[in-house]
Amino acid sequence: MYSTMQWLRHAWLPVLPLSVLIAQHFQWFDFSALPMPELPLALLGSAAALGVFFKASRAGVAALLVVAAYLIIDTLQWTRSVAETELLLALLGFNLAALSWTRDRSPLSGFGILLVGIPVAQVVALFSLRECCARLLTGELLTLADNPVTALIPREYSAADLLSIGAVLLALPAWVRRRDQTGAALLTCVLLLSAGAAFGALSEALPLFALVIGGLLLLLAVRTAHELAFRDELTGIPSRRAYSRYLLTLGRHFSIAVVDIDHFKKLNDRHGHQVGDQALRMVAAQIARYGGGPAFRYGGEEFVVVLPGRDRERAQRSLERMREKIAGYPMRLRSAGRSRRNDTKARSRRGNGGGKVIKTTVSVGVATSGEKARSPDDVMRAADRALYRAKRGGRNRVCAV
Ligand SMILES: Nc1nc2c(ncn2[C@@H]2O[C@H](COP(=O)(O)OP(=O)(O)OP(=O)(O)O)[C@@H](O)[C@H]2O)c(=O)[nH]1
Repeated sequence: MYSTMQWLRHAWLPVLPLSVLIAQHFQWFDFSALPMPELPLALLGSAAALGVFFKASRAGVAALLVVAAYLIIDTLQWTRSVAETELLLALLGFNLAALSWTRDRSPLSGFGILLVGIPVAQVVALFSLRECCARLLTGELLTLADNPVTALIPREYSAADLLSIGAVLLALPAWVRRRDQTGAALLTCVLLLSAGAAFGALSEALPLFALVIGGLLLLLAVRTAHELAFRDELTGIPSRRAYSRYLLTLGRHFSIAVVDIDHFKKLNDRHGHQVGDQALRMVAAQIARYGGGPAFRYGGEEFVVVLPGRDRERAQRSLERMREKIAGYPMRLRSAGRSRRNDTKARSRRGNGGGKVIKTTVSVGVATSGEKARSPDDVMRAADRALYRAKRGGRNRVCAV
């Protein structure tokens, strides 16, 4: 189930361009005063470069495509009419939507080159055909039937309008299916281009749109780099490096809990590493949800929860609740026995896990800052000692010092 917090993690993507456009509209800040021709290109170029560094083909190629469209329309002025400009921008929106269905690879791989090659071929075809098929490419394709709804739409559909609608219809399910940040950013870009085209503002305000999309893609690239550095890949929660950074922000009063999965080696041996990974993801999600403070994967099957400003009793209460939630969570195995062993026993286990339900428990040691332990390191050492007691005391329990 996709939690509200995960949805909110993407909320900054549409909010960012919207706030720029609102600021421009109400003239709170005049973006036309910025060094316009260079700034969008600088943002887009940086986003493309980061996309290459971080093997993020979707953000990198998207930035390159917007750069190309911007150069063709604004710098080189190759398009001869507003209709041609609109068609090129609609094609850009459609390509961004198609990009959101692909997976991230290196933009310098064969796949990345193909992703750039297809739009290049489209542009070459567009410019080669414009002499003979201008009306077909940019002209009216379909006149809307006369009814109250279509009366609100002031003009007939053109190829650009159809492409814009198609782009939104293509990008939306890609994001709903994957619900990832890059998909959300590409959908935002597509919506921006389509809305700009629908209000007839896109071709005149192209530098502003390029600036907003450039800023969005650059932030996406920086965010991707940040996630790579500070998020644990397997569980999706912040990593040990994020924990070290977080400690720098701590005040004087805090509790630290060390959470360790019980008999995890046995679980791995019995059901295979894939099931072990599934258990790690489940436990991480429960700790992040019920731990009562920021949760981090410290390493292996060990997690840390920091409870800033809490006294020991309150910390213990929320950790006790978290422990109960984990112990009661029925984990349905997706596939069992992916162990590397290939004997008959191991082979017979493979594929038998689907549907089987197992439960796992955690032991927790918690310590609070005070006279004896002032620094996070001291508190962590005390929490480790408490964890040792919890393990020795029979596991599946919370011990405090
Ligand atoms: N599947 C999987 N296993 C991991 C990962 N990281 C560490 N492990 C395994 O975690 C196990 C840790 O086992 P131990 O430290 O012996 O602890 P334990 O079996 O949980 O025993 P107790 O802590 O005493 O209850 C080892 O078998 C590691 O291989 C991981 O990312 N995925």
